[in-house]
Amino acid sequence: MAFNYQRIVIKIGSNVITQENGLPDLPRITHLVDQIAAIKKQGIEVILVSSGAVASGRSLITVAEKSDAVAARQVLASIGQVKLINTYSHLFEQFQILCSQVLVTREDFRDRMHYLNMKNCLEALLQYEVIPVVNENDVVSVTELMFTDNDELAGLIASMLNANALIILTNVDGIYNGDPKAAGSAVIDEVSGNELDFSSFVSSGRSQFGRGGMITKSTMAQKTAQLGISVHIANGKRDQILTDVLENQVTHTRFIPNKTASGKKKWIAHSEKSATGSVLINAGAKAALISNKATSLLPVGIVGVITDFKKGDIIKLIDDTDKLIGLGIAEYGADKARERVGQKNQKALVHYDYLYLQG
Ligand SMILES: Nc1ncnc2c1ncn2[C@@H]1O[C@H](COP(=O)(O)OP(=O)(O)O)[C@@H](O)[C@H]1O
Ligand SMILES: N[C@@H](CCC(=O)OP(=O)(O)O)C(=O)O
Repeated sequence: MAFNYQRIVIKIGSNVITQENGLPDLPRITHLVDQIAAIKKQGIEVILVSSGAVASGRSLITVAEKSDAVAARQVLASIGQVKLINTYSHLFEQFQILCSQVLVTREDFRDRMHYLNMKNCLEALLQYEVIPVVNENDVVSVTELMFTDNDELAGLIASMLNANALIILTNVDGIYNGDPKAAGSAVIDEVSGNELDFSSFVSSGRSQFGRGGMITKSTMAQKTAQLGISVHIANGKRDQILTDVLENQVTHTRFIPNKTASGKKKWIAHSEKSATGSVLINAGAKAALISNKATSLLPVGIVGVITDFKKGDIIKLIDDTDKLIGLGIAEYGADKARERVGQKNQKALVHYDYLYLQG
């Protein structure tokens, strides 16, 4: 393998597994499952984020989508998800692989208990060699509760599980530097950093059954790569696409992961909503942190733990006026932090490299 990944999240867009007439494309799903099984057999952990519930529902029932679009989507997804997961379950079974269904909402990433429950469950499923098949819970995710699309969901799952890579399969070869159908347009092979403004060449148009479009994919990919996760956007309609992407043998767009601490800091800056715990810091710690010196948050500057967290979680640093001073990744959990509150010569709770201070 050209890329030496241990854990990958694969996102399959609705269009990849849906024929033009709206019916599920069973041969395509079968071919993708064959590849995922082969990847898994090599010892790589795979989490699948699959769209397609609504499209599958359309193949089973006709609903009046115009009169109540929300109810129609709920009905289609509720019916279609059963068919989708049954198809995956049956296909993975041929390889003696178990898959599981994980349906989530945006709220699950905001609520600390939900977030931790979901993370723990996914980690446990991976330990049991199961392939989690994740989709948005379209029955309860309505209007403002919805993810922008499943690309956003896949990015959040990849970050939560600290995956090495996220592979997004769509119905074009990658991100083009213009209209994908225009003669002069070409696929952008690599994107590094987060300076590129996609809105100048990516149109807001979506494919027939897609939701977010390429702009949300690009922005999410950039953010995810800043966390140190490689993001590949490739054409899921092409045969052998997953194996070819992993061998780096096919034209597609790759977002180069940012491995530097500053990249991590930028990502932390966007993560206030994912912050699970919080600690109260004293005036001395606040002064030290906002000084120009590179300072980590030490237990001596912590007054108390406000809300619990685990090692690796993003936590909020709050001052005595309830102001958010910064965000950072906890080096250890809330229990240890409590034991060390106010103590000198203890390991930093948040290392400077993983600390983002509010401007
Ligand atoms: N510059 C661009 N490069 C690639 N695709 C683009 C670009 N601008 C717009 N698109 C559109 O984005 C679509 C893919 O996004 P989307 O419809 O959300 O797919 P999916 O269902 O896979 O999530 C493509 O089919 C294409 O029509
Ligand atoms: N949860 C929806 C998918 C919505 C969605 O984001 O679709 P897509 O843009 O194809 O990834 C479904 O399963 O139909």
